[in-house]
Amino acid sequence: MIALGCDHGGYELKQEIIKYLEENNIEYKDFGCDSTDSTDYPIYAKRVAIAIQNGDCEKGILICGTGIGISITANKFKGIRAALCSDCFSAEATRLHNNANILAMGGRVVGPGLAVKIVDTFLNTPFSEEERHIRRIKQIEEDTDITDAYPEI
Ligand SMILES: O=C[C@H](O)[C@H](O)[C@H](O)COP(=O)(O)O
Repeated sequence: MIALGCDHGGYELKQEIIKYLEENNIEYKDFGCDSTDSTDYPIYAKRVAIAIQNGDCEKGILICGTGIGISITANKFKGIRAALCSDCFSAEATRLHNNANILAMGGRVVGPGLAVKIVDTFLNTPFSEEERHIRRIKQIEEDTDITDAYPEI
């Protein structure tokens, strides 16, 4: 199950992504928004992040004007690895290396044709399961104050 969320800047692109998901019989839950009326992207980032955290959805797609605000918000949630992508190479790499569970895109940045290819790449690329990547992802998840480590770096 794919969780979808957007603000007004991502609404039109989200409709294109929905078309792709439906054509490919991929199940999704749409957490809003529902129009191009101005709204606040953190609302939808939070809904999608929580749906992934609680296991309702396996992955998510978040779209705002740039993809930046919505990915910044999602990445505040434990266990969420949201990757802002504007190209297929990054979408593939972030699945292979980071096991990203949310794809973020900018509705004012990428056109619908490219966006659908990015989504297709993201959804169809498995995590590599390589030890070095698992190790690094664990380091992201550790509940440590990384500012303490800066003097040693
Ligand atoms: O990172 C934030 C997003 O790109 C928003 O979609 C954007 O800031 C919305 O801008 P506005 O309210 O001017 O449409």
